[in-house]
Amino acid sequence: MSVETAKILPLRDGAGTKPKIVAKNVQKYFGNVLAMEDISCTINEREFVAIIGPSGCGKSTFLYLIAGFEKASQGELLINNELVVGPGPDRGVVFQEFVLFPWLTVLRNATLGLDIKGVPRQEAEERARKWLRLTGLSGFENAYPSSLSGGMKQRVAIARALSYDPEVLLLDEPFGALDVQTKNYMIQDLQNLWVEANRTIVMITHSVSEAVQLADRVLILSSRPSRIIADVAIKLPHPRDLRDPQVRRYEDEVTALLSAEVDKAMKRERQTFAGRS
Ligand SMILES: Nc1ncnc2c1ncn2[C@@H]1O[C@H](COP(=O)(O)OP(=O)(O)OP(=O)(O)O)[C@@H](O)[C@H]1O
Repeated sequence: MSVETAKILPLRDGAGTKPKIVAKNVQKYFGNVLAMEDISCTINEREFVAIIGPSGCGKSTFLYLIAGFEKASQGELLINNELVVGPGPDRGVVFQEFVLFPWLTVLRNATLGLDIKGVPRQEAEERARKWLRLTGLSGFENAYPSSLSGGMKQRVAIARALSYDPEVLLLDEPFGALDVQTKNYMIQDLQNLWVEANRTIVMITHSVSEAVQLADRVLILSSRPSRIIADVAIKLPHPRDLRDPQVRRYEDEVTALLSAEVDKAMKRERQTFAGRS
């Protein structure tokens, strides 16, 4: 996003109190492997929630359950008080790998969901152009993905998800494939973009600093089979700077909670490995 765009954005008015996503005792098995033991939580409308946890604990599985790509083995997942039975236009998903079609221009990639939905060409382009502008891609509408940097490709993927006008934006490690510098720019951008988008956002991340910079709440998952072991509210205004001592205090708090869990997961893994050899 350009500096100019960032400046004119209004301040975010905070999360609402109406539940948007509700998980009730969600359990997930893959075959006979229990990936998720018992997840219950409520994510309110316009909240930005980050989900963090040891590797392989079930973060993506939880996101895919919300997206409707996976079905819960037990329990219920509700959006707007309705049971999730599959993917829907009310949810937009952005993956770690920039899923763009190389033979389509930036604009065509951004309008793809709208084209499938049957939105008239002109309206689809207007909607996509708005989000391309807000993600700093004005002037690149006719470029092809091969000519874009990783950060720009991810912006196209975010613009495409937002053009669809979803109520919920699901981000699966959106900065995972980016270099540190680009990632830092994207985090700043996302803080501003979120003000404009005013959507409920759920983001999976491995990075504590990303989580505390962006989220209203950080849900920390246990090692597999996952449970929520902590729900940390980050009560600081946006945009947040990692050098701010208050942000650092939250970073330390989440890191301490997560480290204990990662230690447990590592010990368990070593014991399993020792038992096999
Ligand atoms: N489709 C599947 N079939 C079988 N097992 C699966 C499937 N998807 C996930 N799993 C298993 O469920 C567990 C949770 O996986 P998931 O990818 O959700 O974890 P994660 O926390 O997102 O991992 P990472 O931090 O490495 O990205 C893992 O043990 C994984 O191997």
